[in-house]
Amino acid sequence: MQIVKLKHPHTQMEFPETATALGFFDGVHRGHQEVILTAKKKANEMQLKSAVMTFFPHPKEVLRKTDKDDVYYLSTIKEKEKQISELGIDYLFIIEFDTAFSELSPQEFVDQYLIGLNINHVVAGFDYSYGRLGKGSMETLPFHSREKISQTTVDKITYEGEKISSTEIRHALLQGDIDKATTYLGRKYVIYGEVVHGEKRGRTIGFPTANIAYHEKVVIPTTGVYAVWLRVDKNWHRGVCNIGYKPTFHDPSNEIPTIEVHLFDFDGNLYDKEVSCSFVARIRGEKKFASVDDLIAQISKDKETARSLFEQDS
Ligand SMILES: Cc1cc2nc3c(=O)[nH]c(=O)nc-3n(C[C@H](O)[C@H](O)[C@H](O)COP(=O)(O)O)c2cc1C
Ligand SMILES: Nc1ncnc2c1ncn2[C@@H]1O[C@H](COP(=O)(O)OP(=O)(O)O)[C@@H](O)[C@H]1O
Repeated sequence: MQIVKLKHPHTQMEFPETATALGFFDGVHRGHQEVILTAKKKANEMQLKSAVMTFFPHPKEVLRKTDKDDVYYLSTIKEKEKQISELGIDYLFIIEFDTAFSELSPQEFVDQYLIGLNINHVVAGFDYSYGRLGKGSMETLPFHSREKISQTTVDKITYEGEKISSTEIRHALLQGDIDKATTYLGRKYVIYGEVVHGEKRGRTIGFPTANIAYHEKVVIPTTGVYAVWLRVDKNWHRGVCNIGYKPTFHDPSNEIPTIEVHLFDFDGNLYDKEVSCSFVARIRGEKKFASVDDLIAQISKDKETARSLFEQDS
């Protein structure tokens, strides 16, 4: 997949004709996969190259007015690139979403970014919008493109009557509903990061934990204990993960939560490694224990619970 990063105003470049999926695609969930794979199918039928056009950062992040509008992502741009590439797409256009770009009229967007990049067919979800204040839609596209661009609109993808959306997945993770997040994503939720040094207490209580430094703008599942797979050097290991503030040892604080994973059947050094932590199930909430021995006993139980959860997980 060729990645093309464009900043407004972009200089004209030559591209082959494409069938292009348009969207923000945070998390590349099941609804997004449907849109992207429809573009791939259309490209095959029409003998075009397949492409995805996405935007970064999130429009809400650029147009935000207060800290309350902070945007947390299901995937960083690097992960999104990988997730889209795995769907077998030829080109990924990443448009830098800044104020200048946000002020383009729907007509200017279509002229400069759709016709301008040689897009022959557009695929988007039923509620896709483009141009200043999102005034352009799939209904107005034939008008703005002077019917030069054909289009496929993908209907709402639902699960048990609810629209699959990045917002619902964010809520599910913040409520610890891993099953729902997994179903809506069509894969397990993964957090990427580097193993960093913690307080070095884990090894003294018999449960060394790899502390993961994660991207500050990604969605972190609610605090608690989880069964997880950790990918280290291309191998996946089973483990138990704690997300939280370790109340047994610390007073409540406003710090960001730590994510730490104790691996079954592993003995070695993980510091500085790039790892992926893939969430299987939530086991319980984080608690303040009266003694370290009580915490140790509980972690042993958590390991047993996790083992039985892995038996149901392929
Ligand atoms: C499976 C698991 C469950 C945990 N549950 C709790 C908990 O409920 N309460 C708590 O205070 N700490 C909990 N912890 C965090 C431990 O307190 C922490 O791993 C230990 O203090 C070591 O921290 P360190 O890696 O920074 O040295 C848990 C850790 C693991 C691996
Ligand atoms: N089974 C294991 N699971 C997780 N980390 C392990 C394991 N065995 C060894 N380690 C190593 O031990 C480190 C964690 O030990 P710990 O005492 O908890 O230190 P820290 O507080 O720095 O995380 C990990 O970063 C890793 O390098």
